[in-house]
Amino acid sequence: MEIAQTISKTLPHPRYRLPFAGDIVGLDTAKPVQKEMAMATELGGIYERKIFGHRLVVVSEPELVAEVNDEKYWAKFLALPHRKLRAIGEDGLFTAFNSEPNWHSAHAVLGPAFSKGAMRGYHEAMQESVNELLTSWDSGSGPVDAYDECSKLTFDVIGRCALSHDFGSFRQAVPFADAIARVLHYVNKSSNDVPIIRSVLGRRATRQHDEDLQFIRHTVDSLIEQRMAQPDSSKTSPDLLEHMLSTPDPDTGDRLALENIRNQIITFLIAGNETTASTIAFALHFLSTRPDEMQRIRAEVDAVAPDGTDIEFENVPKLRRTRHVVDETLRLWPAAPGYFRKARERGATSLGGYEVPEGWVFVLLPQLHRSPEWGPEADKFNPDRFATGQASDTNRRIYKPWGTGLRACIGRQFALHEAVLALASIARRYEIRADPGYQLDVREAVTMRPHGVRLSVSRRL
Ligand code: HEM
Repeated sequence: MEIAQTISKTLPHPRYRLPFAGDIVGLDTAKPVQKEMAMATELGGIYERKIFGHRLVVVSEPELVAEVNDEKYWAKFLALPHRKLRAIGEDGLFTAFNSEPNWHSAHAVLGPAFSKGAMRGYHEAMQESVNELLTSWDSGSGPVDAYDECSKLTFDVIGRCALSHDFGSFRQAVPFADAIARVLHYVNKSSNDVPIIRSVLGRRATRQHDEDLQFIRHTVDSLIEQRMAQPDSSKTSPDLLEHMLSTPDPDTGDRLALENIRNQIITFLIAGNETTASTIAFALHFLSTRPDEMQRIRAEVDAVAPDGTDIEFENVPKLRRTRHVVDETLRLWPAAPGYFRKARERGATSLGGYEVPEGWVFVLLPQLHRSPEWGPEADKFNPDRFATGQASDTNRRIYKPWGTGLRACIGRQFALHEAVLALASIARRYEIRADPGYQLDVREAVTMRPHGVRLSVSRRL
């Protein structure tokens, strides 16, 4: 690590800092990430924000992000939002501590189940869920809400691929999905760094949260018990549950504990559902305003799967333009808007010539993804960036929607396969029109998502 020659003690911070409350003036609790983006534009690629003594150092300058991504000196940090999520995901991969032995075992066991090749085993289940979305849109009348529909799709996909369970989100209300959405909402509200906002949730919401958590755990435990009582040997490709039950840790030879398997399944539902749903919904928003892009996607899917036939597993990687649309969507609106890194050495550290007193920072992805290295029109949707060399090796360091290092997203190939398959299938089947005059409204919870994207869909095939 390069030690800065001169260390300035004072990190840039917002104007109008108050003696006790800190940088509370102009705080936006509804859209905090978008507020950070505005602050980063004003204050630069590293700055601090302090509220009631809670300090957050925000980094988005490419050189500094590259420095904190260096696994030799920095590692993932479980900050307040993660620790709140840990109440749900416990020692599941996403919320496990770096030093936790269960992380190492689960990472080793699950790595192969999330490899690119392993997607062959989930393709049919993904296709089945996409077909249910198409059938539901065929029989519907009036516009569809992009995020709600994508969320049903991604929930069903995880149900099928992780548990071989059909939640049937397009046919019925799913109390289990509602419980997951509620616990995430609760965690999001309670991990706010303004103590007053944290404490307004009240006892009723806390009681509901506890009941929801119990219900979620009980449901997943029952599905695991059923599987153990009746192993599914008829399937040629195992689902994620089967994989975890039958695969020993290659280093120790031990199987994952049942409680840990439950936590992994809940983690997939937390980490893999909203993120993928938001990404597909953002992409649909962009496509609905860009008939030229829609046409290019149709042309490529028609070439690999003529006459409206199902898209085969082997053909998904050939859908290059669709993939570039997904990549560019994740550049502009990375569903997980950032990640936390902490210096491996305890205590204060230095970064960019500043002292970082607590030794940890937040990487603000949508700002990194708009850094000047992306060119003068970094705010514009342009999938060509990924078709030309612009997103090649040099730019890998300014494109991090999947996080970084050892703790980067294990579900990346899964999400990409699902998103490309869904978008290509939808683009081929429908003319899609956005509401005239709609302006993108990005809402923030645990993830970033497009709000109010109402699409008129009419069949073209
Ligand atoms: C577009 C969709 C997705 C995006 C943008 C995304 C993004 C991310 C990011 C940024 C991280 C790193 C977080 C950190 O460092 O704190 C992460 C980790 C993780 N993601 Fe994803 N993710 C997506 C889909 C999925 C899916 C589909 C799954 C599983 C089915 C999944 C499972 C996980 C898990 C288990 C981790 C923790 C990995 C570890 O620490 O070992 N994600 N994801």
